[in-house]
Amino acid sequence: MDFVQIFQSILSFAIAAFILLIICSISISWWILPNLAHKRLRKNGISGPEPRFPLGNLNDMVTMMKKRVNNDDKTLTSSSSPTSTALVSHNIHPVAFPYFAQWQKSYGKVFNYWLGTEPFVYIADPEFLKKMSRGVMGKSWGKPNVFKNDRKAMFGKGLVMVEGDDWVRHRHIISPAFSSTNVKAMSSLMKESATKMLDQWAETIRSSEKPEIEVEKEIIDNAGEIIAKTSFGISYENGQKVLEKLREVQMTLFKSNRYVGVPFSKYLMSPKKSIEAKNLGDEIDSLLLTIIESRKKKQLENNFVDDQPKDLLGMLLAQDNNKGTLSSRDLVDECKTFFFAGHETTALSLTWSLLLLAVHPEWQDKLREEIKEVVGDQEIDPSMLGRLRKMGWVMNEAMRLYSPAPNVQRQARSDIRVDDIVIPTGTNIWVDVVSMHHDKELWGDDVNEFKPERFQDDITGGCKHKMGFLPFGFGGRMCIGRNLTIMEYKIVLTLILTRFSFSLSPNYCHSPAIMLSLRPTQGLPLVLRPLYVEK
Ligand code: HEM
Repeated sequence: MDFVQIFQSILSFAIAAFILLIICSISISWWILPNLAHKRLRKNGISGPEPRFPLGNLNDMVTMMKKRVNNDDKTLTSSSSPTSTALVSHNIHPVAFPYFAQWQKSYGKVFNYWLGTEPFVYIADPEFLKKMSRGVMGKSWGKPNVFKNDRKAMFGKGLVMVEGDDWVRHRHIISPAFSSTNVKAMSSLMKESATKMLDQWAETIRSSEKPEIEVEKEIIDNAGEIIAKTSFGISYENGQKVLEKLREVQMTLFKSNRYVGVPFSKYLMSPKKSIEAKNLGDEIDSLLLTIIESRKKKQLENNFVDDQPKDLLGMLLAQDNNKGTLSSRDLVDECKTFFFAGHETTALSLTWSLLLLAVHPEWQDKLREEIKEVVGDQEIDPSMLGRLRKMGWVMNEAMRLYSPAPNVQRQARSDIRVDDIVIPTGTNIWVDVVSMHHDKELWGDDVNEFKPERFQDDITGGCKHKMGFLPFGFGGRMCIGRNLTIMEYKIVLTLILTRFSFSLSPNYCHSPAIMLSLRPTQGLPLVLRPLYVEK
């Protein structure tokens, strides 16, 4: 055997060993380790549907979803007029999550299921959630790596995704920017954008024969504009471009067919869309970086005199930070996070409220009366919002029935003990908020009825368990933007209710489904009538 042959044999052996090593590590990390975790959960008493490699339970989920859609097609869409309350059923859990509703029947409110090669513990029991959260500090909860990767273009390492000591630092620095004084300073931006939208509605109604408007899209666009203005400003150089690109990235992710949890699925199922989203994400990062760097430069030139615009970015830059500072890269991710965590959720709380008010005109009247008492002929301002109490009940009830954030996810970064059960490190956790918000055992027999008055004397709406109502999450990681949202909700809804009365269009099809968040899949067409003659 000459030297070349020996070298070739060694090389072939090395390549074969390398391939074997890759196969072994893939099997260990994708199958053996998760499988061991699954077995451990089972031994601990958390059972669930049998997973199959590499899709886990995804196939069952898709099948049950298809079956549900077919059934709906025969029932919901055959109605000639869905405008009556009877035809708009709020019992949405089996519609939005048919698989969870089905599995609950077999395995109870806590069980184990798999997204691809990722094991999840499903929780719809607030007592279990309470016990589980008790010993876990906000900083000890992780966010599932699988979602971090999937939504990288949207959140990067922003507050929603960051963990551990980094999360503590980010939350500490960002919280003051959301103080009520700062948030109040943003109210005029909200009024300005909402008034522009309503002027257009009035114009559309005036100039067309059919006074019908598809309000879901309008409200989402409006909320996008508001959040971009309040986060990083869009009247400055590149601001508008960032807003357009952020919308594009959302649409791209939204349209791509993603089997989250299945190895390489992003690139196998929708390679083009995944690459498009990544490229858009890079473009947004570089545009935001230019905005941030130019604001920092100006700040330096002005010797740190507080001349920053009064948006969230301005407040983070102007802060006297004995708490520490965020790097430009961190700020890029936070601006994206505010946009994605803040605009669709707020828009959906408004959209679902409009649906509920359209089928309950008596509540439109009650809210108009309240607005008349509190706001009168003046312009609405933040000091009045606390007195719009009934509107607060309606907001809570809408978020109970149609929670814009339908679930909360975690990943255990250490073993978590709940009574005799141990949830092993690395297990993902899926808290089904929609299920808890629609649980008869927690809310009573009228659980699926629209009754805002249940929030009259109780901030958890009479729910039998404090952790059964979680529209803004729970514990230390509760939503940082809730003051901002409540203000935007009350301002926009007040402006709508003072200008229009509305009912559901006969073209409306009630079909709530999860598309990242809980949305009316066929939009929300409303028939609007101006309450006074617009000049
Ligand atoms: C109706 C409107 C909103 C709803 C329903 C909502 C819901 C939630 C929920 C459920 C969480 C907890 C997520 C978790 O624990 O994993 C959360 C966290 C968060 N929200 Fe909101 N949100 C809304 C509006 C906003 C707005 C307007 C902003 C910002 C401008 C915002 C920014 C955030 C951020 C940054 C977090 C992460 C907090 C942390 O982990 O420390 N949200 N939100």
